[in-house]
Amino acid sequence: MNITFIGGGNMAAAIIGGLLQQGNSPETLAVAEINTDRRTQLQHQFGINISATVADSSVNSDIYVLAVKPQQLRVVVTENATLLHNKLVISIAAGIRATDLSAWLDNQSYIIRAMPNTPCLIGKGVTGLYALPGVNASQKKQATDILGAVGSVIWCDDEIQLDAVTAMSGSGPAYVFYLLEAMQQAGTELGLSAETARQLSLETFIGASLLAADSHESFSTLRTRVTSPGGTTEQAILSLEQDNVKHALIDAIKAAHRRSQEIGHILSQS
Ligand SMILES: NC(=O)C1=CN([C@@H]2O[C@H](COP(=O)(O)OP(=O)(O)OC[C@H]3O[C@@H](n4cnc5c(N)ncnc54)[C@H](O)[C@@H]3O)[C@@H](O)[C@H]2O)C=CC1
Ligand SMILES: O=C(O)[C@@H]1CCC=N1
Repeated sequence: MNITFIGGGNMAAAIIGGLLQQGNSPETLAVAEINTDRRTQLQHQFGINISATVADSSVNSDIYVLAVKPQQLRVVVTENATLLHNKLVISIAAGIRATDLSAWLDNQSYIIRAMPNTPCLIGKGVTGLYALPGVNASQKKQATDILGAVGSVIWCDDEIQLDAVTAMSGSGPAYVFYLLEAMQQAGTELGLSAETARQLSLETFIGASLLAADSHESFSTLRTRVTSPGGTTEQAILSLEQDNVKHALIDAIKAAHRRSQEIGHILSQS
């Protein structure tokens, strides 16, 4: 199966890296990338087929992965409508609805919307997937294989859920990095070196995440186990509760969710 990526930025490179690591042959992969410097980088990094446009590509693909910014997607799709006709089209763009993509492609039914995240770069991503009803089982398996090359995949029954996936796991790595920044800063303010504070923050996140993944208990039960009555954690949690941090985080994810819906709405009208 030949796969062409349209847009060769961060996310495309992460998925291509995973596919190559899984043993896909470089000849089966192609990228259409508008930026000359980026094309040179991709050529050096992967040795796959690179062209400026899809029309210039020497590879005849069965599957196209749309990996440009949401604002660029409609133009890219309509410019390439003939080439994309009756091919499996997988879009990773935030917000853009599969139904709109289908409409831009003359009501084509083979459309899958995917929402990966940046840990795909190290094979630890998670991707939410949604397929239009016309997508068949073997095409769904192809999408599972492509995104499964860089992490785990979760299929959604309803496209509306993709906005929640975007707000949670698509944008989610940024929330984790934000918390890591705060922990590291606290460490340095308490007299640790930046390097030690970085290591303590990181290893605490990794250790706690692996512990939670290994456990059947709720996150709050695991938290309670750290929180000795009259101890140190209790004071930290009290301070977090007083500052309404949990609600601030929930509000933040809801803001990302609203933006995902908004992008879909605005770009549907434009
Ligand atoms: N960065 C992230 O964490 C995530 C991003 N996404 C989605 O993935 C998509 C790509 O995001 P990134 O890789 O981060 O962006 P990026 O900016 O790194 O990559 C986009 C690439 O598309 C190229 N491009 C623009 N117009 C083009 C055209 N007409 N033909 C060919 N190439 C063209 C650009 O030169 C650029 O290299 C976006 O739609 C975003 O919503 C999805 C999940 C996570
Ligand atoms: O911020 C964004 O719009 C993209 C989608 C999810 C992560 N990054």
